Parts: sequence; C-alpha cells; structure tokens
Amino acid sequence: MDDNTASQETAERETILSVRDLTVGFGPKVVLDNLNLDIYRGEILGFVGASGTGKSVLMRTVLRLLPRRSGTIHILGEDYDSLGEEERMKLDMRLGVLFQHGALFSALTVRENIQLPMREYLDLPKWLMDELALLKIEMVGLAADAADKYPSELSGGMIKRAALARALALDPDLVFLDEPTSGLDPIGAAEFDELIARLRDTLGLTVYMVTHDLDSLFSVCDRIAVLGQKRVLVEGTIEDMLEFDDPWVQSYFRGKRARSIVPQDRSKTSQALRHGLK
Ligand SMILES: Nc1ncnc2c1ncn2[C@@H]1O[C@H](COP(=O)(O)OP(=O)(O)OP(=O)(O)O)[C@@H](O)[C@H]1O
Repeated sequence: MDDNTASQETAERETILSVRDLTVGFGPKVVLDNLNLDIYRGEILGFVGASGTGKSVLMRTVLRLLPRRSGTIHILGEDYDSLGEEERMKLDMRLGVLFQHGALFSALTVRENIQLPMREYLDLPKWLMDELALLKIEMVGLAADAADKYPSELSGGMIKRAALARALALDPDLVFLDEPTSGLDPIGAAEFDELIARLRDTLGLTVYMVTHDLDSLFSVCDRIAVLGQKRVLVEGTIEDMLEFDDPWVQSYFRGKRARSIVPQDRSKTSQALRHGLK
C-alpha cells in the first residue's frame, strides 16, 4: 500500500467515538487529564493500562455514568449534551455494555435479563421479545435451554455470553466490553475472543474493549490504546506498541508473558529490515 492509499483509507474511516480534551477527577485527584481518543467504525479497539490508571473511569465517563470536568465526547456523530430527551434515548439504544463480572440480575432468567433493555426502550409484544431473546442466545453460542436458567445455574463463560447477549439486545452499533475474558480459562477466553471477532464481522459492530488479556490484544484487536500519565499514551497496532519507548509499555508488550504470545520480531524495524527498506 503506498502512502496515498493509506492516507485515503484513514480519511475515509468513520469516527464512531471521539473524545477530546477530557478531564475527570475526584476532589483534588485528577484521573484523566486532557485525554483524546478516537474509535473508528468496525474496529475492535483494545484499551489497556496499569491497574488504577483510569480505564473504568474513562468508560464510565463516556457512558455518562460519571461527570467530567471538561472536554467533549461525540458518540456516533452526536454530542450527547446538545440532545433532547428523546434523541438521548435513541442514542443510548445504539450502545451496548458488558460490565465487568457480567452483572446479570440474579433474580431474573437469562431470557428476562436479555429482555430488560427491550422493556426499557421498546414496546414489543411478549412473543416477539421471546423470539428476539432466543435469537440473541443463539448468536452468542448458548444453547436454547439457557433461556430459562438463572445466572447461578450458569458457568462463568456462559454468564459472559448471556451478558453479551443482553448487550446486543437492541442491535447496537457500538459495544463496550469491560474485561470480557477476565475469570475465564484460556480456552474459554479464546472462544470468547473468536465470538467477539465473529460478531464484529457479521453484525458490523464497533467494539471498545478494556482488557488485561494479552491473548485478546494480540488475536482480535485491530488497534490498541494505552492509558498512562492520565491520557492515551500511545495508540496503534501491536507493532506500534513494540516500538514505543515507555517503560510500562515495553514491559507489558515485551515482558516475559508477552514474549510467549506476541512474536517480538513484529516491530516495524524488523519488518523494514526484512523488506530491505532500512
Ligand atoms: N467514584 C470514585 N471516587 C473516587 N475515586 C475514584 C472513583 N472511581 C475511581 N476512582 C479512582 O480513579 C482511579 C482510576 O480507577 P479505575 O477503576 O478507572 O482504574 P482502572 O484502570 O480501571 O483499574 P483496574 O485495571 O484495576 O480495573 C483510581 O485511583 C480510583 O481509586
């Protein structure tokens, strides 16, 4: 790909989430300081950063569960602050969220959990909601009989899938996943990653995924953004991460665990050397 083609492709990408100069704090403590971030339609963005750097705070601020001190957030081209009640509801319907630990309601069956957003935002007959719930259950790879089970009757992997089905209940454009593979064994986590990639391909989803899982970052994420020093320190591909000169980024992507997952010769320098460009 020549430079012209590359810049054309960048220009044509539709920005689904655009965060500008975002500052969030609690009392005297500033957690995010003038942070900028873009997410493009159809991509899976992996969001990483050391514990306590503010990954959840950012996600919760974007979802308007936390107030911000300054900055703008555009989602799907809309500035939430300038919308009326009805338009805000329409925008909310286009977002799906899978919170950490699944966060299903324990007193409700899987079917009822999936139908919660439908009840909140739509006025559909029961038979249609039942059909839609079954469709979502099938979509996330659960057996139909999971519909009548309670969360306590499900394995950790099944809970994640049920929670994903609920996040997809209203056919969202953009899905937020907070550590979706945490607590899963490596096989379960890999299967969940494959599911996310398949749903992105078939439904055209855009995915914002907070994760600590190097396997996920390597196998399904198109781009990675690293949170550090209260802002997005670096964003790009695995190759960009391997090249980036920061102690945390280096130890994360070049550390002992990473070396068994991420081929360390994927850096741009080694690619360029292989292609005789340097
Ligand atoms: N409601 C709150 N009130 C005060 N401080 C908060 C609040 N929520 C988060 N914080 C603080 O903001 C900082 C960032 O927290 P956050 O949970 O976003 O980190 P994180 O990057 O998601 O961490 P982890 O990877 O461990 O989940 C922490 O110091 C936390 O104590």
